[in-house]
Amino acid sequence: MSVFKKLSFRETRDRLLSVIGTIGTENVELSELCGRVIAGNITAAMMIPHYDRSPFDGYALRSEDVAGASEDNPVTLKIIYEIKAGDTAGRPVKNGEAVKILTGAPVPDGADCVQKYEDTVFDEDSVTLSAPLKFNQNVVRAGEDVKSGMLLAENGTVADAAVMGMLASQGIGVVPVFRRPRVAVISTGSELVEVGEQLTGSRIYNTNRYMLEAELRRCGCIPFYAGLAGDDPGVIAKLVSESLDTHDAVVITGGVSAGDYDFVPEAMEMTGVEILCQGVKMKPGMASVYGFRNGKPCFGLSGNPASAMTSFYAVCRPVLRKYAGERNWLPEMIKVNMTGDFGKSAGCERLLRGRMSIENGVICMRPSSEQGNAVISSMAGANLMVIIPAGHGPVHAGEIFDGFMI
Ligand SMILES: Nc1nc2c(c(=O)[nH]1)N[C@H]1C(S)=C(S)[C@@H](COP(=O)(O)OP(=O)(O)OC[C@H]3O[C@@H](n4cnc5c(N)ncnc54)[C@H](O)[C@@H]3O)O[C@H]1N2
Ligand code: MOO
Repeated sequence: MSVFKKLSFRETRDRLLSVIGTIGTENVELSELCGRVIAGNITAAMMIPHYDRSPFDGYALRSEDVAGASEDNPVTLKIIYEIKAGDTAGRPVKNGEAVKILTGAPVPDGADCVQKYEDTVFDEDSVTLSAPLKFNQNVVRAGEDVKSGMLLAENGTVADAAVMGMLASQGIGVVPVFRRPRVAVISTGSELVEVGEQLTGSRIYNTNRYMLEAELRRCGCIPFYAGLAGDDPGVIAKLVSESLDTHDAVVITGGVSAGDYDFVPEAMEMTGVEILCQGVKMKPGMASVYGFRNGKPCFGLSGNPASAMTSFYAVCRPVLRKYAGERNWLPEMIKVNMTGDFGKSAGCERLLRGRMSIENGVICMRPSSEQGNAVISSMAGANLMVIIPAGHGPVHAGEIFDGFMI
């Protein structure tokens, strides 16, 4: 009999979040940065662009020279040289002069505007304009994109293409990131058979291992399968202990409930894991146990695959995200309109899984009736969890609940 008062999944999650620290850091090459969590704030050392730049192929000139230009009064300027992207400007442009300029080239001193070549009449030596230009017209000013000192990537940001582009434009080739948590996955239960082995009697294949490994990868962790531990508390404890020694976190499935062979909480305690929560007021995922050893989280999830995955999304994933250095570890909550019924009521919160659809601009979900704690088929394609409050009766189409993407 557990001495722990069952908490809601939010309370459980928040209790673990209040304890979890942040993993160490390492440096990666910029080309390896996508999806990694940036460690520390990275600011711009230089402006982008770092010089006034022409956005067109055309002519750079002084706007005062063409202030009175018109069809009846065209102004002709002498071309003094040509400048293309990557070149250094020659001498400053004086009155009556222009520089032939190509897209991306620096606007030479003296010139303060650019005219596209198709809006001019030109030959090798001169260019004629029949309309005025404003000061700074068609000039991309230095710092228009990025100012010096600007925050390019905040601590805890998951790097995407834009972050990588901004760092590349600053010439930053090596980037500090948080290490990816190395997470050991342990399956318990003497009924389990590994995929590839012969199934006999009522034994079943180990499915949780693969589902957890997939979701661990999706949230930035590196999964390591530590093996099957049967139902012997000593064997489970040994594997948990070795895994905690050599990894950053451990996820165990099975053996957390009230049965004669449910030894995981006991095994966790035997290894020195301090248990913080046992049992959660949610369905599925009620059977679960959470603790820490030396700052490393140890998650004991149900053997039932859908229960284990629900606990993973609701409790473990935010904790692992914070551990992995992410700035936003909680899922964003959204309002979800139910487009179908779900017949069961629940004494505690129930998390229904399903696929999001957008109907007339509204986020919707049609719950599958197969929401059992061992039903994996209704998880296929599911990208949303909807939270039905404790005490709510059967769900009817048209009701709106909080939900989060998984
Ligand atoms: N007397 C009670 N019995 C049960 C309770 C309860 O409160 N009192 N809770 C039920 C609920 S709810 C759940 S969920 C399960 C949780 O059980 P355990 O976490 O102890 O898990 P097991 O008994 O080991 O396994 C449950 C189920 O899942 C299958 N399993 C286990 N591991 C895997 C795996 N790696 N891949 C696929 N399937 C797996 C296992 O064979 C069992 O069928 O307890 C209820 N009972
Ligand atoms: O409580 Mo079990 O852990 O609901 O499916």
